[in-house]
Amino acid sequence: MGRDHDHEPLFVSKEGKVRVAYRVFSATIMVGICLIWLYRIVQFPRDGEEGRSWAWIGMFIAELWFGFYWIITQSVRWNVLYSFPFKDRLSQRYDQDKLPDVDIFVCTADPVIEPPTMVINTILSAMSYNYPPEKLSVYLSDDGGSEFTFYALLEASNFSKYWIPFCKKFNVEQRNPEAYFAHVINDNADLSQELFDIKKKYEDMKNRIKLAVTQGRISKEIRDEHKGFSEWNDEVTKQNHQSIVQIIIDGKDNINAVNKEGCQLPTLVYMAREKRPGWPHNFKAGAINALIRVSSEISNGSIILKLDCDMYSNNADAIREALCFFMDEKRGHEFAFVQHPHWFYNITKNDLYSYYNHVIHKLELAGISGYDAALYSGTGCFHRRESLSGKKYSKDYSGDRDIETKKNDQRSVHELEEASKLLAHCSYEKNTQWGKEMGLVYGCAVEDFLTSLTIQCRGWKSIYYNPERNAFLGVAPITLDIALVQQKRWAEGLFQIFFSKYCPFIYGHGKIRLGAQMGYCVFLLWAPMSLPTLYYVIVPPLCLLHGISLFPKASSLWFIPFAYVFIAKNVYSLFEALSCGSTPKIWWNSQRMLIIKRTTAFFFAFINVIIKQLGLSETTFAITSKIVTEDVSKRYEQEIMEFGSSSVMFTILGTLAMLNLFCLVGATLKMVLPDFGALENLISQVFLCGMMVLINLPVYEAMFFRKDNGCLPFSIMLKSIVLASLACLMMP
Ligand SMILES: O=c1ccn([C@@H]2O[C@H](COP(=O)(O)OP(=O)(O)O[C@H]3O[C@H](CO)[C@@H](O)[C@H](O)[C@H]3O)[C@@H](O)[C@H]2O)c(=O)[nH]1
Ligand SMILES: [Mn+2]
Repeated sequence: MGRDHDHEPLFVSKEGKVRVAYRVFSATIMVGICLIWLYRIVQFPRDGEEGRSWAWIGMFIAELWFGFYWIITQSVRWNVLYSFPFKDRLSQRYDQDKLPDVDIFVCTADPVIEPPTMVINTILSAMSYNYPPEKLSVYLSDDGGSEFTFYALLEASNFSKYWIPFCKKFNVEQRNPEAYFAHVINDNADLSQELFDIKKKYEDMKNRIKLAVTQGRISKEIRDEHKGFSEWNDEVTKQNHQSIVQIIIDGKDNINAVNKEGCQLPTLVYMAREKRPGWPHNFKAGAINALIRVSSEISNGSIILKLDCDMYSNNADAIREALCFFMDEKRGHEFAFVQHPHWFYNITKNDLYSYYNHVIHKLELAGISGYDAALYSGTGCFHRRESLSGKKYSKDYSGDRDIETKKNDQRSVHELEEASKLLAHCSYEKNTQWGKEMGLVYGCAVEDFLTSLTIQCRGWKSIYYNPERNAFLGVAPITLDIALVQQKRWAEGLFQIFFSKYCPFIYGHGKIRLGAQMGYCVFLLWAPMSLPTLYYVIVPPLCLLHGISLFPKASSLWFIPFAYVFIAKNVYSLFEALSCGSTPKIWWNSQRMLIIKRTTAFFFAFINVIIKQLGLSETTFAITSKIVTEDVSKRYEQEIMEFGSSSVMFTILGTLAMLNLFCLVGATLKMVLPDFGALENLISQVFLCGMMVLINLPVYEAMFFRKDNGCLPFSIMLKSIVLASLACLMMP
């Protein structure tokens, strides 16, 4: 490991390109914002304008709020840093046997909405990394406690004996079989026969799993083949079962754990932690903590990769790249984790629901990394095991010397399984630091951000890495309903952190940099941003309808800051999106989603946090569904927004859309009346209202013109019209 002659770092970090120009530009916006605030103060409505002055105060509060949030969002644009590893240097400097053991955790929670075939595709992609298999262990945590998932994993372990050598022989880039077979172009004569064979094996396996699932039982022949099935008897349910740990492939076994070419296979373990009624299981965080303990017994890899069951590995070299950060001689020991962005493979061309959010993933998250405080976001993240054990970072620390390798462990598979089961008992964590100081932190639906903050406050640094070839790809929701439920859970969990003792400004004070504290708040404050947004899409249109002006006249000098801030901010936002790889259409969709999210999901999240603060409800976790019907996915391909359900969120959405339409049309008609406010006074409101109408075009379409199953239900249309009309009439 020629330390002395290798001075070249294993990674470099580079500043974002337009830093200085951006700082100047953002200063001009700040001036504009201050002038807007000043306008609200000096131009306060005179006495006798009762209704107008209340609306005015609201505008002022909303603008203060928008302004402060804008200041917060500057933190992640101020200091953008991109990092690049050199995996060839790593290979030159470290022999195979000097590389650390790596444990990969995959978690699943429900065999119906997270189909076993999808889960094992993720597992197979993780098993076939370009990494010494004897140093690799893959763990599946099954919170669904399902024998179908277990069966699928057994099938995957068999299939891996063919799949891994196939991938390595043909240097397959895409190691998720489903994705590979869907896209493979066969231009290699050598490949033909083997491709045919392996594809057939895969299809057969898939059919066997499908058959078992549709029959709703595992046949006797299959059950007899593996002793593991004996764990499932009539009493086992998802919420009530003993702990199950099965080492399906024991990587230390050089005789049985080999693929068809005689090469070693990685270790493969199935775990369903014990669940008992009355014992909180702490959702994903609980599952990961159980895995941390179980894996420490079996393989104890010093690096842990965490994956959701729907997020597969898309780059066989990702482990080596991540190691460049951890093993860099100068700075590597400082890093607790390396987070990759969440990219998705099922995004349509114009990213209808704004999941492939380029600005968040290419800019904002890299922006926080600029303060050495990249956010851990649950999946696609490599962790240093030590940083999850509650240990504080200290300057003297110089790598994972203390991690005990399990290579020479002489215990049998059975002994290991029995020892591990104890660690997965639901009472194991009682009176321990698990969920507080150790492992992932409990009590929040976004355990990832919270854990990330606590790790950084213990002195560790973290890094964000977005490689050219995406390292991981997941599944994004494909209906608005599912998307909004997910966004609500996030916004709620995030805001809950802000409200708790973990508020970054307090908890992080003196421990992480101010930029990082603000960077966290860009996300933690999603939920309260719903209030000024709702105000802005309700009050100015209503005032417009009644001829009440809330903005300066177009001919006034005060008009300039408003126009400047609005135009400059939006033009810049478009420019930013384009420079991150978006198209104008994607940007437009993202603006629509932003309004939709803020006025519905984030608003409910806000309300829920307040209710929780009052002690009226507890943390829940609605698992995001990963399945849809053919009908729905066809519309998704065509980028037709999917409503279809009568969620209250849609009532709000519909009401706001109708309200803006009524106000715009009403005001336009009234413009001809002599005593109505002049267009010059109302131009800003006409513009705002017009923008809302444009943004909401798909909503009107779903309400009035579409006949498919994804349209807005009649009841929602009715409620929206009634509510919007009432609002228009109620205002004096
Ligand atoms: O009780 C539970 C609930 C969930 N999960 C697993 O957690 C993962 C994430 O759940 P999902 O329903 O897909 O939530 P998402 O909103 O897609 O998850 C995002 O947001 C979470 C925080 O809210 C992060 O933990 C995730 O990594 C991130 O992908 C999935 O693999 C689930 O199987 C469990 O293991 N046990
Ligand atoms: Mn998910």
